[in-house]
Amino acid sequence: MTDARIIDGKAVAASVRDEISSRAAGLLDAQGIRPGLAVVLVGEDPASQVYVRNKDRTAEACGFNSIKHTLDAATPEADVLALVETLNNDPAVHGILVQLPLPKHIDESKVLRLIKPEKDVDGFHPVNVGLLTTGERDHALVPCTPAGSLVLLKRTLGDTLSGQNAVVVGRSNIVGKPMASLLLQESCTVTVAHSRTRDLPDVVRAADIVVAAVGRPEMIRGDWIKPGATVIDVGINRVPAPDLGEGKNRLIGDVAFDEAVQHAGAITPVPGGVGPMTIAMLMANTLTAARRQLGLPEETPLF
Ligand SMILES: NC(=O)C1=CN([C@@H]2O[C@H](COP(=O)(O)OP(=O)(O)OC[C@H]3O[C@@H](n4cnc5c(N)ncnc54)[C@H](OP(=O)(O)O)[C@@H]3O)[C@@H](O)[C@H]2O)C=CC1
Ligand SMILES: Nc1nc(=O)c2c([nH]1)NC[C@@H]1CN(c3ccc(C(=O)N[C@@H](CCC(=O)O)C(=O)O)cc3)C=[N+]21
Repeated sequence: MTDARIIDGKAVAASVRDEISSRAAGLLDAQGIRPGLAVVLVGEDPASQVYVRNKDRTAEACGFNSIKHTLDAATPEADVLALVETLNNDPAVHGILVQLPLPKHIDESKVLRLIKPEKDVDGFHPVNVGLLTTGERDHALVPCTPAGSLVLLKRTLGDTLSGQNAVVVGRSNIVGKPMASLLLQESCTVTVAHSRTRDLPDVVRAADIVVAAVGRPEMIRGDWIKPGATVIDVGINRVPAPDLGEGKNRLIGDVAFDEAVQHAGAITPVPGGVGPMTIAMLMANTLTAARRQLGLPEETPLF
């Protein structure tokens, strides 16, 4: 079989960012307002610092105001809640993202529930989760990683998702569950697999579409992939790469890429697949949030 088509997440993300930049320029012209994104980082997890810097840079590049709040790892929960409340009440802030995971002494769901749903650009608030699962996606803010994954699927497969067997491996609130909701809404036949799933290889073998969000490097093997299937690898795993030099790391996905590429019809790489899309969709959500807060009409959805 010929090798799979490689889905270029970097290129699609660049086109989404261009579209959002031009829409933001339009908003600035018409209303004199820039979308405002506030990112809250508690603690000094190096991977989180990289993502947060990336979000900050991309927001600036799209013509947004970006405000970064970096708090000490030992910050009391009450102080984090107070910051969220301040951002909720700041009319220049249209989107709030609290980087996860939070330190253990902070109740994650308490923080997420406090974010105003209309500023919840991660789409993690129960109001947005509810809108997504009841099929009112167009009134919700949809989690960025699943939204970005769906954009890649639609750009790859066109309007042919209906009726396809989709298997989502992973059931987190951030990726697996919202991904399953989106695919169900697209009329896929959706299976959600997790650590208690029996015969996972056979479950995956039935899939026309595989979304891997497990957090286990290269767990999904090539011979699990149905010939011609589309594979979206959400996993971001930092593993030691002594071949690059002492103490060096590299990023790899949850799918054994070199094997899967020989079976799949199309596959996302890591890096350069879903990751850049996540950040692009965060910009899209922030612009959507800003327009809604200003009472402006919805623009054409990106997916
Ligand atoms: N590209 C991007 O933008 C993003 C990438 N990620 C990456 O995606 C991956 C998943 O993230 P996230 O959803 O937050 O992770 P979580 O750890 O929250 O969830 C992992 C899921 O995988 C399941 N799982 C674990 N081991 C197995 C196994 N052996 N077989 C089958 N299922 C298993 C777990 O099952 P159970 O529920 O039973 O424990 C769980 O549902 C990570 O690599 C993360 O870094 C995450 C967010 C954004
Ligand atoms: N509240 C919250 N929202 C999130 O969306 C969120 C979060 N917390 N916590 C952590 C995860 C992870 N995540 C990524 C974003 C971008 C890349 C990304 O840009 N990846 C690049 C590579 C980046 C690199 O080189 O490190 C790529 O895959 O090509 C990866 C992962 C968002 N997350």
